[in-house]
Amino acid sequence: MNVITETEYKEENINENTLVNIQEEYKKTKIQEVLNQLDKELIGLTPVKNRIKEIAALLLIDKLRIKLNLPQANPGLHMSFTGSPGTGKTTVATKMADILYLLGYIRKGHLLTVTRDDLVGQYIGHTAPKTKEVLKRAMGGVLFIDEAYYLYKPDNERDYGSEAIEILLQVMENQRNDLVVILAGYKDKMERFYQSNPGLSSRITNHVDFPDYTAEELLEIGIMMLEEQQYQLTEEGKKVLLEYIKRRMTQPHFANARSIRNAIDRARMRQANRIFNSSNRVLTKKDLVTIEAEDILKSSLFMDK
Ligand SMILES: Nc1ncnc2c1ncn2[C@@H]1O[C@H](COP(=O)(O)OP(=O)(O)OP(=O)(O)O)[C@@H](O)[C@H]1O
Repeated sequence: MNVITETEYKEENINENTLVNIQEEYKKTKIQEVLNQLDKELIGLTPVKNRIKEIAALLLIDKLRIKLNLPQANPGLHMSFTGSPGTGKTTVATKMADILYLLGYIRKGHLLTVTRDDLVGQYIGHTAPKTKEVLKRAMGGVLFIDEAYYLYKPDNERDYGSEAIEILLQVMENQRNDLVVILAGYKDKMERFYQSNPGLSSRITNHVDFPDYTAEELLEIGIMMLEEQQYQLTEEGKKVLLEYIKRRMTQPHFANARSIRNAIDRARMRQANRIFNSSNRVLTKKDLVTIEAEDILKSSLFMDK
């Protein structure tokens, strides 16, 4: 039995007893580091993290199969990320781009995020050049199309979005070795979009659904965001932030973790203001890093009570 090493994948050396050291191959790719980062940087999202691990495992095995000259299904790598705004789709897409790059599926590994306005022109003749320019920039990486369903406007016969979809389809089919497309947006809207565009749907191999966060997960996310910026929330502050989150979740334009990031930014501003206005004394480091309950309670969400 011969164990195939890094360099010796010559056809004559391969027989059915050939061993591939999967651990070694895995280590070489450094994928584990990306998966660890994903685990560390993102609170919750267990089903998403598991899906990404599964996809990574499948892609690794496919690469090994190629090395052993085994037929490979080559299902294509285009993906669909569904979920509400602020549930981590863009963040996970960046990690997916890293994984695809480390495995050698894409040359450059960058992520280009676009929406309808980047692809579709307002006048006749403007859409094709716009879409092609974006595709050119995305080549060798991942093209992330946020709220992809806005590309398709069934009520408007003369909408240029369908022109962009046609070009996209061709590239997704013909240049799939050089570009991975991730279509993202709300789950129900994406499903309707796929029903109206079966050509696109059939080219998507992996669907990943991002659940909304619970209030407790959002609190954890908020605390982590503060810690990343060397701030600390008092125990009373944590209670108030949880209450803030519960109220914010019922408000219009709630965007999961993004709304929390915005709330944290405003709390930091109020903290700075509080310190500034009260200061004719010497400040300690603790003063500078502590966010108090009142920095959150001054939000307009608490004003009516
Ligand atoms: N699970 C999480 N843990 C920590 N931070 C998170 C988590 N999910 C999202 N975030 C943070 O929330 C912000 C929004 O996330 P992201 O942009 O990835 O969401 P999205 O689903 O792509 O939203 P949209 O589609 O509206 O752009 C980012 O700052 C990200 O770091």
